[in-house]
Amino acid sequence: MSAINFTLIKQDGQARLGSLKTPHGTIDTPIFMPVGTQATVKAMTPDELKQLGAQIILGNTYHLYLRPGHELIARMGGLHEFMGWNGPILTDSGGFQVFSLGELRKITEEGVRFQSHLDGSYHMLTPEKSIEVQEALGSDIMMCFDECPPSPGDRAYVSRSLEMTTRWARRCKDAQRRDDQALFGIVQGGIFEDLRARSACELQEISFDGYALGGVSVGEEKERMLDVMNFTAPYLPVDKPRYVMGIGTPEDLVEGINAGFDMFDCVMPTRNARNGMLFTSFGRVNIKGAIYAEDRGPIDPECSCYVCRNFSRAYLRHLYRAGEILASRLNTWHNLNYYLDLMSQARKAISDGRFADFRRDFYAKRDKTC
Ligand SMILES: CNc1nc2cc3c(=O)[nH]c(N)nc3c(CCN)c2[nH]1
Ligand SMILES: [Zn+2]
Repeated sequence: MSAINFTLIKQDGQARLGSLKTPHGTIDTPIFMPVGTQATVKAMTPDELKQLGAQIILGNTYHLYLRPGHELIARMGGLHEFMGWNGPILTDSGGFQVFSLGELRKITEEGVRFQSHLDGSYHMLTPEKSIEVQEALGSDIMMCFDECPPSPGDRAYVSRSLEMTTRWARRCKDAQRRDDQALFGIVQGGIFEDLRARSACELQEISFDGYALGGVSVGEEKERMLDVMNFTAPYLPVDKPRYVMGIGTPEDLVEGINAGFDMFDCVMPTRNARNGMLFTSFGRVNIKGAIYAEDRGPIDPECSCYVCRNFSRAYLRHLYRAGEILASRLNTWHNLNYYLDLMSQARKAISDGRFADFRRDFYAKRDKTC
């Protein structure tokens, strides 16, 4: 009996419209998951996330294990109660973050020994430890502890790495103690279709509640990433959720849906917002630009969000240049609204059987200054 239940409602080409029932609520797919690494989606309150239509957010095992500690969060009632978010939460397993943040890592069959990027203290993350932390956090969906091989990894290394990721996935499933959390396997295999197929097949032999595509958006060429998404999806079960990790730009999301994926997460809308890079229906707006100094218009004339209805580009440029906290908040609000609204439009298009038109119109509008 799984803690989640995925229903495939409709398919339009490879694009899928689905519904994912979790212990903390039901998610419409395709879905974008705002990243809340340290128990907060930066600059947004949980209530604002709900107003924006966020249905599920992402937390990070690596960060929360290091600070404030998973036992403290468990004593505070778990991650949902600790951060005041009562919707679904997916937690990443820490493997990727150890490599992108930890220092002096040493990887062995047992797990990964690393130094904390916070204070240099030594730690060991193993499949069992990752599951222990994610169970203490109480997320609705846990991710298996995996190795995301360096890109572009050589074939021999990537092959050995995926075999260890499969052995770690088996250990993660054996380490599960709670029955109210789902566990997703993570497909690795680099840019090699046969290795991706092997990884997908090995994980399905163990059987998971959903399957993620890992090892992409790690510096490879865009074309390579699109290829990997398109040739891996057919090896994944039709009746389980499919999640591409760390994706991506609005274009990547449209291509990921077109390839048959259901779930996406990326720091881009939130991180870029704090750097003044705003997403719009016609492309990107760098709000720092002098051309916006006296621009009375909204970020995006096609956007109906609170920010576009109430503030000018001139004002947002001023806030950013003045280093005001409100700059991060308003820019994040707009960017998240853009990503979440894009997903909502995509779901409607699939439901109406016109995803191909949606995808064509999406590109037709891009790169038009406004
Ligand atoms: C930004 N690009 C990116 N690629 C990823 C690959 C993995 C990956 O291969 N494994 C895991 N566990 N996480 C990944 C993440 C973090 C997702 N929040 C990635 N992010
Ligand atoms: Zn807006």
